[in-house]
Amino acid sequence: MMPEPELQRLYLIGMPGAGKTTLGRGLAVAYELPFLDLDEEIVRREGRSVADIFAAEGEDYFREREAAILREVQQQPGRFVLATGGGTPCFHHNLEALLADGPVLYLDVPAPELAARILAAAVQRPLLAGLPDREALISRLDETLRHRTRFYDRAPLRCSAAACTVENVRRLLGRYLSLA
Ligand SMILES: Nc1ncnc2c1ncn2[C@@H]1O[C@H](COP(=O)(O)OP(=O)(O)OP(=O)(O)O)[C@@H](O)[C@H]1O
Ligand SMILES: O=C(O)C1=C[C@@H](O)[C@@H](O)[C@H](O)C1
Ligand SMILES: [Mg+2]
Repeated sequence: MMPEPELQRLYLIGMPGAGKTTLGRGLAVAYELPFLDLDEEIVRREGRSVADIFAAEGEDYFREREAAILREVQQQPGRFVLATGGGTPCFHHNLEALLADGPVLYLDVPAPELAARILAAAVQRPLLAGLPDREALISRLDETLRHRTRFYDRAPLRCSAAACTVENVRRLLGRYLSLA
């Protein structure tokens, strides 16, 4: 049997709370690759939090910086696992830039499960701020998912909620890379 081609770059996409950072870190350990998180890259270069960028400059500015920093990261040499921001694939042709550079994995998690995780984690999220209760959060997530599905669905690899484990994704990627 031919050896499986080595994974060079892996991109994780999905809604806020889908588990991109958690799974991305696990996969990076398993493949012995550096782990990068696009939101963290933006925060580092801007010297302020995502919430502060949204509050001070608005979403359009954030999306421009996100697209530019994604391309800067991609121009660096080397292998990595990158967790994108929740909206990354939906703006400025970022999805095409991701698809052209490595396998893209979509973490498909339904809105009620996203809401449960988001409420448990209590992280500040500008696009989900100010929602009165769990039901309002679920409907906002559902609505966002409906808009984003046409982007997320173009990922060649997908895992669903509880099945998004390092072991499952390694199997999926193994098959994908050996067919590439
Ligand atoms: N497979 C899983 N099952 C249950 N909970 C999970 C799973 N993966 C991650 N979580 C939890 O859900 C929350 C969100 O996970 P994580 O931060 O990895 O998501 P994310 O997609 O990176 O979200 P963000 O939009 O904040 O970047 C965390 O509290 C994490 O512990
Ligand atoms: O879903 C989104 O649009 C976002 C998700 C986060 O990862 C951040 O990139 C930002 O809060 C926007
Ligand atoms: Mg994350």
